[in-house]
Amino acid sequence: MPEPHTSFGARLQAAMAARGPLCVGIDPHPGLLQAWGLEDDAVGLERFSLTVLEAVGEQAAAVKPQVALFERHGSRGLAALEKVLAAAAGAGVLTIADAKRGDIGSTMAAYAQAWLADGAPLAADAVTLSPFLGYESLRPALDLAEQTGRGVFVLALTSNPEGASVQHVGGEDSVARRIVRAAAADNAAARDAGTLGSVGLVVGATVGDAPARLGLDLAGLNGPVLAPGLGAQGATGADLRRSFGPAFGQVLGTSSRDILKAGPDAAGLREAVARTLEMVAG
Ligand SMILES: O=c1ccn([C@@H]2O[C@H](COP(=O)(O)O)[C@@H](O)[C@H]2O)c(=O)[nH]1
Repeated sequence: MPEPHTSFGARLQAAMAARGPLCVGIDPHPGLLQAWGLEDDAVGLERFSLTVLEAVGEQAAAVKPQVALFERHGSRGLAALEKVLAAAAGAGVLTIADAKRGDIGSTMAAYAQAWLADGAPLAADAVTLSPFLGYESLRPALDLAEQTGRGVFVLALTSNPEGASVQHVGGEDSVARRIVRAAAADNAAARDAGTLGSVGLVVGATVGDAPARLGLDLAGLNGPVLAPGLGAQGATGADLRRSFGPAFGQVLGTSSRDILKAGPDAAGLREAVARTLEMVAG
C-alpha cells in the first residue's frame, strides 16, 4: 500500500510555525531582470528564480512563482519553471504555483494533472485556482490535491480594486461569502482531525474591512489564507491584523516586487525578507 501523504495544510502549518507567515513571490518581471543584469529570456528567468530560492528559501514558509511571467517565454519559460519547482522540492521549500486556473470540470481535470499530480513536470505543492466557472467546477483539482497531499488556493477576495465588482456582489450572500463557505466545507474533515485543511483561499492584504463587511467567516475556514498585496501594492502587517482579525493566525502574507527589488545580492534579499517578516509577524 502507498504511504499516506502528510497533507499540504499540515505541511504549510508546520512551515509557518517554523519560519513565520511569509511567502516570497518569484515574479521575474522584465524590469527586474534588467535591474539584476539578466537577459529577458529563459536563462535569465532560471538564474533569477534560483538566486531567490537559494538566498531566501530557508526563511520563507513557501515561495510562489508567478506562472504568467514564465509562460510569456513559451516552452523555454515553462522548462525554466520546471527546474525551479524541482529545485525547491529538492531544498524542502514549499511551492505555490500562481497559475489561477479554472475551467469546466472535464478540462479542469487536465489542469489538475498538470499542477497537482505526482510526477507531473510542473507539479507544485499547491496551485491557485479561479472559481469564476463555479466552485464545484474545481472539484477535479480539489480531489487530486487531496489524493496527492497537495493544496489549492481559491480566489475569494483578490487584492486588485476591480475584484469587488464581482466578488462583493450578492449582499448578505455575496460571491466571496459563498466561496468561503464552500472551501470551509471541504476542510471539515481536517478540522475534525485537528489540522489545517488544504483548501486555502486568496484574500488580498489590501481588502480593508471587506471581510468583516461581507461577513466572511475566515476563522471558520480552517484553511490557509494567502494574502498578496504586501509592499508593492501598499499593504502592511497592520493591515493584515486589521482585515483578518481572529483569522490572522491562518494568514500567509505574500510579497514579490518589494522583496525582489533588493536582489540580486543575496544579503539584500535576506534583509528584505527579514524586514517583511518582522512587519507581518509584528
Ligand atoms: O489577488 C491577488 C492574487 C494574486 N496576486 C499575485 O501576487 C503577486 C503580487 O506581487 P507584488 O509584486 O507583491 O505586488 C503577483 O504575482 C500577483 O499576480 C495578487 O497580487 N493579488
